[in-house]
Amino acid sequence: MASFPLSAKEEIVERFLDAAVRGDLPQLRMLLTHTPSLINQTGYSGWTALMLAARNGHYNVVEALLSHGCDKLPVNSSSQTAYDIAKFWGHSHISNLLAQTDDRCSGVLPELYFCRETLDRQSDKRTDKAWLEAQQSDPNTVYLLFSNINPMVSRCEEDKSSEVLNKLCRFRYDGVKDLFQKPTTKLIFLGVEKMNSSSSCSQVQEGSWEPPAWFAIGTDEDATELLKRCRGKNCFFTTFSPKIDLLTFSEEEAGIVAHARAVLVWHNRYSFCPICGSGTSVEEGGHKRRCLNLKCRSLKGVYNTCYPQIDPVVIMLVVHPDRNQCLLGRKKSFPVGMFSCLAGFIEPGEAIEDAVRREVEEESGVKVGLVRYICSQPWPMPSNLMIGCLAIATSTNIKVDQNEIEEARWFTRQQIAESLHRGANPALMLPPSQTIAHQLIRYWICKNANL
Ligand SMILES: NC(=O)C1=CN([C@@H]2O[C@H](COP(=O)(O)OP(=O)(O)OC[C@H]3O[C@@H](n4cnc5c(N)ncnc54)[C@H](OP(=O)(O)O)[C@@H]3O)[C@@H](O)[C@H]2O)C=CC1
Ligand SMILES: [Mg+2]
Ligand SMILES: [Mg+2]
Ligand SMILES: [Mg+2]
Ligand SMILES: [Zn+2]
Repeated sequence: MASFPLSAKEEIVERFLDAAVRGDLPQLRMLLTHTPSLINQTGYSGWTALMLAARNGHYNVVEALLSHGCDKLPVNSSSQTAYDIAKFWGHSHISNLLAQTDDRCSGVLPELYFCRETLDRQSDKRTDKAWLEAQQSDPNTVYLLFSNINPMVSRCEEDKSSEVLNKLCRFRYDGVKDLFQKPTTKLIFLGVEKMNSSSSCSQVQEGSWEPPAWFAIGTDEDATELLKRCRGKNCFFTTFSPKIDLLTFSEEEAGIVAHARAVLVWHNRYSFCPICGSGTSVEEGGHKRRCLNLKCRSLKGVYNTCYPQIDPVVIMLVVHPDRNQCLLGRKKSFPVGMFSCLAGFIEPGEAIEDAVRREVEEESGVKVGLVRYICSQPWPMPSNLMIGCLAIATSTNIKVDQNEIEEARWFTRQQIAESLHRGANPALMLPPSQTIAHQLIRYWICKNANL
């Protein structure tokens, strides 16, 4: 067979992978310093440097690659991760390292979508009426507009390849002040900007920099009228397809949307006092509703009806007793071929672990023993807190509750790894990376269920 000369790029990738095979740490470090993008490059049969170092028992190379943020998830053409390879070849010190490194730093568990706290909430300022009023008319204050609970956005035109499609429309006081006259308008204080590199340096040094405050405005004004405020810009309101629209913001804006939308949903649903039915006044920067009936019980003691409601939901990846398969289910409403983690609302008086066991048994008939909390995600559709767990099954027979899900199945690690790594696959489509369901599945593949 004729051999063709390697391109400059192929040559450097080959040198890098060869250094991983030989355990030549100085050479590997030198190449990485000059070309950091080498870190996850693949060579023959999809092998990465991490896999090659794991195969050959080079602990220090594996350690160095992980400290440079190397991705542990990729699988080679035999659907093996670096962890599988280390385990197969008996390098238990390396497989332990691959399973044990800190989840967040090693990229196994990234910051979840909707979780970034872009603004400093400054909750103590919610009761400072004078301060809030001063912020409202401040020319630097930022306002976001919601038609009921749907944010006004503009399409990102700059970068067509980016997943970020929507950008929140930002207004100044003059552009929205007329809306404050309407009694149905809700004004939510979201917080103030955190100091970052774009904050004016000279003002920060002088100590005169006042971080701009951000507010969300929820209004029932006609949407077409509201859009006229953007004067010809390509703006629109996200529709009632929140699962699509709300997953296309930047990480920074997604966290703001999660906060604002959940509070506005609560205002929309709790206009009157749930205890006595009287009218309520909105207080504390939109984070409290106080009953106007002075005799109402909600004014004494602890009353959660006065504060925004959050619904805790358990979401779990159930792992087969053989540790090599996991249980996924599909609702009728899912796109063809899509399977996800089982999930369910926590019931009153129920612990997280018991809710996991109950929901899994109700929906799939599978019994669960050990439950381990992994991570959580606010899910503003409308105002859930998703509590993500891994759970070990103690039985394997599936009997689906057709009212809740259409089908549940055990999938092998290989099937899952292929779907995660190679993308959409008609046989098994996993939920998008913004969801906690996706991240729990990814976590299991990387950690190999070392609970
Ligand atoms: N971020 C993610 O990765 C994922 C998020 N989710 C979210 O998790 C949530 C719960 O999952 P799901 O499987 O539907 O939950 P469940 O399995 O608990 O089933 C939901 C049904 O239970 C009833 N129900 C019981 N208690 C409540 C309650 N407190 N609030 C609302 N309904 C209740 C409702 O029945 P009825 O309608 O008959 O009244 C509802 O349709 C959903 O909002 C879903 O969007 C789910 C999977 C992935
Ligand atoms: Mg259920
Ligand atoms: Mg469910
Ligand atoms: Mg339920
Ligand atoms: Zn009341």
